[in-house]
Amino acid sequence: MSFIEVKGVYKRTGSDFTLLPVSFSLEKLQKLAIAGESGSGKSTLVKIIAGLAQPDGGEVLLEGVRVKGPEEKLMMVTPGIAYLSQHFELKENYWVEDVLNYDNQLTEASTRELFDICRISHLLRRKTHQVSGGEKQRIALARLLVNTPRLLILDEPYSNLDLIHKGILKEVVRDVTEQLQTTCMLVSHDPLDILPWADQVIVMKGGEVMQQGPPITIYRAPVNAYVAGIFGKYNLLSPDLLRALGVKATSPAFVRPENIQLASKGVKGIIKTRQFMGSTYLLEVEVAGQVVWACTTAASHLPGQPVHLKLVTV
Ligand SMILES: Nc1ncnc2c1ncn2[C@@H]1O[C@H](COP(=O)(O)OP(=O)(O)OP(=O)(O)O)[C@@H](O)[C@H]1O
Repeated sequence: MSFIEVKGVYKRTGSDFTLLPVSFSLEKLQKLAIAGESGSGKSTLVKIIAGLAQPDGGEVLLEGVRVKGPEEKLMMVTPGIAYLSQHFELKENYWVEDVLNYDNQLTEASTRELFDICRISHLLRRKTHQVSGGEKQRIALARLLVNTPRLLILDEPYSNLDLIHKGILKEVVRDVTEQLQTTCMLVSHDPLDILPWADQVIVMKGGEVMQQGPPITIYRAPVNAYVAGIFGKYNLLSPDLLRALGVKATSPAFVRPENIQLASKGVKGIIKTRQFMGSTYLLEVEVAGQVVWACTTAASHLPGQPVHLKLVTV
């Protein structure tokens, strides 16, 4: 028996969207990220898993026990599952400490540990309107965690945060998983949230699971251009170009820009554009009428210059 089993859940929401049957399982402490464009059905799926939306069919089991939908229970909450939405609410003008201690069953020591993990111990003596958006979100998260959920679902938690608060929340999420032993699911659009964090990734489009697998497979071997594009720039190289780059190929293949680098000899091209990306430059290179995205760390390569390309594994 897996920790979570999602068995063929589907749902029609509105007149023109249907979440098609989704099935997967997740082991305890495995980290699952759900990615996909806006409107692809990510929230619909995680709300069904959280017991906050009623599926039209299929079922979700948490440690073998079926998660009831809202039409089957009196309270919205599902024991053992916490869901933090990007639209979370924290009542205005309350002491943070009071919000957190309401219905808190934890010991004093565990409470202190939780507040430290959530980086909110310094905020307890403030009112809820005297904290920033990022701090509010960590308070809302701690509020959910006082109920010691076994599964935490974070629905686009990073979407409204600046890089500093995003970094803090990422550390909090890591510590919640490791120190509180909470299994976590994350909904996000951003490859930088997903790739370094997840053990498993599900990519959705139009209510359908496009691909499911470990981040490295999804990133390096996407099943189609949509999945490739969700995780950043990509090349779809023709068999001819692949062969010129030294790869035996009979069909086109997806290759990331960092796998194509400049060399002293190899396939010839002309740099069309150059973008500074921070740690590298992204080059748009025209090769026999095709656009190829390549990477370099050298600042000396400028548009208009001829270059040679080689394929590398990174
Ligand atoms: N309660 C609802 N009633 C009617 N339609 C809904 C409802 N909830 C979602 N939808 C529709 O279902 C589709 C999927 O929405 P969902 O929120 O699951 O997508 P998403 O991938 O999470 O999008 P986003 O990234 O923008 O949050 C959308 O077309 C949305 O308009």
